[in-house]
Amino acid sequence: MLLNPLNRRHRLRHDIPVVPGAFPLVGHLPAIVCDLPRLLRRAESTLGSHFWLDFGPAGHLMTCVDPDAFALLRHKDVSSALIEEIAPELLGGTLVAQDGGAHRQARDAIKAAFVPKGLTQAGIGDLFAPVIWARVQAWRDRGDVTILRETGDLMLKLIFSLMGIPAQDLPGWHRKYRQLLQLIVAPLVDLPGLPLRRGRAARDWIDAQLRQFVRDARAHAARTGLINDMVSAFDRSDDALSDDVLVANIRLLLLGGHETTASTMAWMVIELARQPVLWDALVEEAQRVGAVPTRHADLAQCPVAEALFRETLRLHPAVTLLPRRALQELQLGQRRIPAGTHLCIPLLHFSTSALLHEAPDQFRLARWLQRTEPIRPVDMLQFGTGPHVCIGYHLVWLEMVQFCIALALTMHKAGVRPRLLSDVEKGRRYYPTGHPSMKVRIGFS
Ligand code: HEM
Repeated sequence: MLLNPLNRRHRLRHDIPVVPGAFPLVGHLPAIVCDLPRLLRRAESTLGSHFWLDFGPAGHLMTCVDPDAFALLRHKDVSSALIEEIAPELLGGTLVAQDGGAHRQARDAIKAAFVPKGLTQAGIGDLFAPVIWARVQAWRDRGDVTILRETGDLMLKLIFSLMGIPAQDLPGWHRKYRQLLQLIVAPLVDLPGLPLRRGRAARDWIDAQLRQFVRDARAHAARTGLINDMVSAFDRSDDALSDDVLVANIRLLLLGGHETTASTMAWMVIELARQPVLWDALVEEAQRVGAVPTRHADLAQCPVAEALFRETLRLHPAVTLLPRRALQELQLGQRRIPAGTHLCIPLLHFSTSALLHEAPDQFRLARWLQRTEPIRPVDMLQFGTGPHVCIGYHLVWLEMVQFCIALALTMHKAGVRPRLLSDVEKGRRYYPTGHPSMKVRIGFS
């Protein structure tokens, strides 16, 4: 594991152990980025359920692997403002980093478009289906693809069409977003060619484009698309929100709707390629339904595709950690946590915890197909919970099922199936988002 062998000293902060092995400046980030599951397991087995991790420029976060920590996301004395301090350039002024009334005001301007009714009324399923068909047919014709690059471009195209933005230079946007994400882990050294400088330039480029989209939306108010709805909702609200806030939240939606979903979709294809029984079950379902569903009400006809989406995300959560700050002293498991403590809630750990799942490391569609009770917050913890629970959950569900069915119908008709052409363990990442290596290739033969 990428830990500093010279740092073995046992240290305590507020009576809670600090994980040894931090490097100067970057702390435990190399191990967090490349080997988070092992780092968390090792820390739990040697130090117990509460320990400090050093996030380099973002400082120390008290990490708790006791499943009780998940409830902190609903706790009234826990704040999201720490997110803005960790990534001011990327997430400053966005709703994900706000609490209380300010958060509600911004969320209310957006959320209606993302619930099943809003998605159906706006015809999002009909908008997405042809884009997804075209992409999987291109994969069939090409015979093999670099999967994360492809799903990244596809997701960007979908989110752009949802927002009502003309889709130009998608690979360029994809590149800018990857550079932007680096702002979360970039050391605070602002020199040409280094991640901080590149990330800031990417953010300025993205914001300039978004400002233009907002101006266009105001000039052509009759157009449809989420940006138009957001601009009208923001302009209508009593406490008018500034364009900076609007642009920051559009940037958040594009980012939230792109990186995470691209990673989940890529993992889904990887799992289908390495487990032929999954592919066979999906093909059988796709042939039975015969067409890509376009409305939420139709998703119930695709339980295998839904189970694939849920189980892929359980084993490969795209958002692995959530930062928070304790506003008051809190009880967490067996410990009192002082007010002001910076907290890390390790979604990834709970997602594969034996306390919450039977045989947690096994990919089992049956855990979803055979369940009789409704989905609980803990079953979709990869989307968070509480006031900040992911706005995009229903959208992701729709697009993942559409994608699975389109892929299975297209490839089966051509007499081919996905095959893994690379080592997937090499180069996978866990932070700032979890994703497979950019180099993983999938063949269709
Ligand atoms: C597999 C895909 C996705 C995953 C795993 C995911 C995960 C999450 C998580 C864990 C949070 C909670 C953050 C927190 O509590 O601090 C969140 C929030 C959010 N997500 Fe997603 N997300 C996904 C897709 C999307 C999509 C498609 C969109 C929109 C197009 C989106 C938009 C948002 C927004 C706006 C928030 C902030 C909500 C708030 O603060 O009230 N996400 N997401």
